[in-house]
Amino acid sequence: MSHPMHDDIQEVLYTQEQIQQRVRELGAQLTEDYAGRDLHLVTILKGSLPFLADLMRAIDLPLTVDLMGVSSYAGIHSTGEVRVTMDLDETIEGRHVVIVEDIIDTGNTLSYVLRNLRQRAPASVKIVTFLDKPARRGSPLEADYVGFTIPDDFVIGYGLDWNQRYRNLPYIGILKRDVYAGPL
Ligand SMILES: O=P(O)(O)OC[C@H]1O[C@H](OP(=O)(O)OP(=O)(O)O)[C@H](O)[C@@H]1O
Ligand code: HPA
Repeated sequence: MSHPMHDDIQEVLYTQEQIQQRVRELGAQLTEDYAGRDLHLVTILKGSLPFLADLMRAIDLPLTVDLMGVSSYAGIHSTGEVRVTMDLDETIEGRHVVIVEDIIDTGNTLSYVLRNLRQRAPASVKIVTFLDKPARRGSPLEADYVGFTIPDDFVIGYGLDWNQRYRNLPYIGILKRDVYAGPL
């Protein structure tokens, strides 16, 4: 029997297996690059939670994790106004920070987060994003580690939402236009 949640998907972009494979590769790369350093993962809630959970277990190093709540989307639109809903628990001063993001789209969220974190004097800051959608970038912003580069479609699943829903889809899919555009 089909399920309404899956019926809202136009196309599956990455299956659960493809996601797991790519996350393992990213974890191996970070393990190599951060060997000998204390790695501190700063995760941007809420969309990045599944990615964090998988990525941290793919990194074979001692590491620490903190969470920062940041939100700026209403439906499929970036409001351009970035809201901090929860601050970090620990100081990042003098630490080697890797920001863990699910997607970079316009770049508004991460530009804000980078400015915010750099003021706290970390030893270094790098970015890992599972998805990169360069077509909509407002200002130049590049991640140091990218899972997949995707076309200009609104995607959901593996943490990514539309109006807080679909985060629990185990794959990444393109949301059908009529779900968010409504009846014409
Ligand atoms: O590059 P941008 O255009 O800023 O888009 C990327 C951001 O948008 C989403 O967050 P959202 O504001 O939807 O919050 P959420 O993670 O809680 O869903 C996503 O998780 C990224 O943080
Ligand atoms: O394509 C997207 N899907 C879900 N959330 C997002 N936030 C920015 N872009 C997206």
